[in-house]
Amino acid sequence: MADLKDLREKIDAIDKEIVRLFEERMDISRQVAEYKIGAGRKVFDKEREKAKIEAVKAMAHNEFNRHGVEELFAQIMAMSRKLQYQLLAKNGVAGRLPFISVEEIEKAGVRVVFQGVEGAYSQLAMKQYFGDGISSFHVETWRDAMEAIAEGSADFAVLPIENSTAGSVNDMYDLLVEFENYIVGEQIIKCEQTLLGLPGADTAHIKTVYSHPQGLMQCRRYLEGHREWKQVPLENTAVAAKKVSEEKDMSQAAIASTYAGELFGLSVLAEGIYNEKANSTRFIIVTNQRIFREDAGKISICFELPHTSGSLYNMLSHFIYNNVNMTNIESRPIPGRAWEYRFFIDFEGNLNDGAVKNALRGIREEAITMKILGNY
Ligand SMILES: C=C(O[C@@H]1C=C(C(=O)O)C=C[C@H]1O)C(=O)O
Repeated sequence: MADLKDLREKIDAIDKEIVRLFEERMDISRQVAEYKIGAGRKVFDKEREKAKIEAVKAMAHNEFNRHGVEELFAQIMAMSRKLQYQLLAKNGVAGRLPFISVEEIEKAGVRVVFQGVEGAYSQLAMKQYFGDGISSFHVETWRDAMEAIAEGSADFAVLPIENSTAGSVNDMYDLLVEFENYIVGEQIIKCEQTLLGLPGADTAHIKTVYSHPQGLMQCRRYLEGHREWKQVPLENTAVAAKKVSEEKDMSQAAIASTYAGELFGLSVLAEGIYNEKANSTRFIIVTNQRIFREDAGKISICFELPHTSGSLYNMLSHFIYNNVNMTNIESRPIPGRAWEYRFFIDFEGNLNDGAVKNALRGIREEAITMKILGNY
């Protein structure tokens, strides 16, 4: 049997060769980048990479090695592309993004739309973000709010995107893809759900409780202690409070904010009924212009990927290579294409950062589609 020390010496010699060849290959890749800068060519050449993978696989002698060689060269070429993107950025051909930076998002005198009725958490978020010097109106659905800004009847919309207990507001992601509207800000609101009833009502006599499905979900543990209550989902927590106030039925209750309770003349029947103590909702501020605050520190994008193994891994490597810190990832099914997904990523940075531009350039070239949803 061969000696381990001898075997390792052989491996060391081979690795030295591999590193030498890797560096030689990367140097050629650098020259390819120079050519591409001159010729205005794209970095990523899908056909060439496909042919290359087939060619190197054919050189391997068994199935195990064919698979190994495929993975190895996919990585080598990904690194070769990243080097080229960096060189393009250095040469000032990183491309101009269709977003304009502004000092501040205009807040005074603007017109803002929110979904729901008076007393909705969205209204609270709006007040906290914009203050009182605005005019506002409300619409029935999130889609209506998106349409209002797309057509310009409102300057901004305030829409929920994520709740710390119930998770993401899925529909919002689909609407952000569908509409040419962009995120310019966010506002986090603590959702301190309370049980509201008519003045004089008592939990002992409640039969029905109304709220938004997320409101019911956020108070699931409390509601499990009252299984005899019928839970009725409505489009908004404030709609629930309004209904209880208007129908004047002592057996009805709503789960909504104290703010909605005050607005509709209801009494608090139980407080602190939500599952998590720090229950909050993140609202996004959306507009129809591609603008971002010059000190914005968070970017949201979405992309669709080819349905092949490793494609998400390769896409995410653009963040790692450019030292960009990812903070959130979500996936949503693509309508009409069963089992195919669109990915939504949040990461730290500003659209004026070189590293961010570089990562986005790589993703844009390699994904089927990519959309910048906003920098805020
Ligand atoms: C080096 C090139 O650029 C990219 C990298 C490749 C590689 O490293 O082999 C192949 C195709 C391109 O996606 C090239 O175009 O040849």
